[in-house]
Amino acid sequence: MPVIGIIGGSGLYAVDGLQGATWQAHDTPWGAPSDDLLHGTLDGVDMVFLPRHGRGHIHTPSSVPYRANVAAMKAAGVTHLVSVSATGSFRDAMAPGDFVIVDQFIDRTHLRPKTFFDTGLVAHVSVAHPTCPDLSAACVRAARAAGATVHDGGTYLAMEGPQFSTLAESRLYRSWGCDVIGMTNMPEAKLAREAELHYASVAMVTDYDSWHPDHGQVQITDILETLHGNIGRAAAMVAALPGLVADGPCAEGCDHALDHAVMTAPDARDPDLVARLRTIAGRVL
Ligand SMILES: CSC[C@H]1O[C@H](OP(=O)(O)O)[C@H](O)[C@@H]1O
Ligand SMILES: Nc1ncnc2[nH]cnc12
Repeated sequence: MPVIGIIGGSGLYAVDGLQGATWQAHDTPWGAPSDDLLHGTLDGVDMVFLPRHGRGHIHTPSSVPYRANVAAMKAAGVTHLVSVSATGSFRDAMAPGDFVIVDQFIDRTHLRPKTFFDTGLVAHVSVAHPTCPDLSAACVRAARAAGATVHDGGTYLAMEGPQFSTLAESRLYRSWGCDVIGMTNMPEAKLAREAELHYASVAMVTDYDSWHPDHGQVQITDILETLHGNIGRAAAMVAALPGLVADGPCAEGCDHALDHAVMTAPDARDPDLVARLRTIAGRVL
């Protein structure tokens, strides 16, 4: 059976309807996650929810403990991790209120640890295709079932923030072919791949960033208004996932991402680091 993890972004701080729901504290070798994890079941499938910024929105995009969040999900038995995020749009056709199931990223973040590995245990995983195609397809179906307008595929520009982009940056990212912009899906997606989790990203469009001649610059009040309008559809999408997520291997091989990835010779490995990485990489160590 799959275990579905949901990382809820801005505006999504809990999921309703989980049976036996309990908030439980977790700790990891990378510290505590953003908040306790909400454990429960939906339609007989185990689910674990984590508010990315913490309840009450405590963490900035740069201070979110991405490694602890992914490690806590992995330790909780999560196999399939779905990110839900607020994003700006670079496309007329991707309008506020729409959902984009992201399949590519450009990572412009620079203040965040990006790997579980370190001196004494080096590994290089591929992120050429950073999201799980099977889990993404399930998200497309779930979001459509929830009544959302869904775009299947899109490139997410991950910026450091917390300020929004300048007009010149917004135009540049648009010229690069990016579709949406946010501050949090990196390094989360890279870490999920290292942890051999199936990862999908559901981007809820909240604004047109600052490039659009017919729309003013992005304002948090407009974002919150769109988010509030979207929360019901996000919740309905989450509720539809248990019937659509299949267990087992996927077309991308997410659950075997560490095959052939570790470079460090067995006798040169740092034993403390090997012990810290047991939950993440124990399968290949
Ligand atoms: C509320 S607008 C800016 C904020 O919202 C997004 O967060 P998340 O990806 O967790 O939904 C964006 O990345 C910024 O962190
Ligand atoms: N325009 C934008 N830029 C970065 N993150 C966002 N989150 C929501 N809208 C955003």
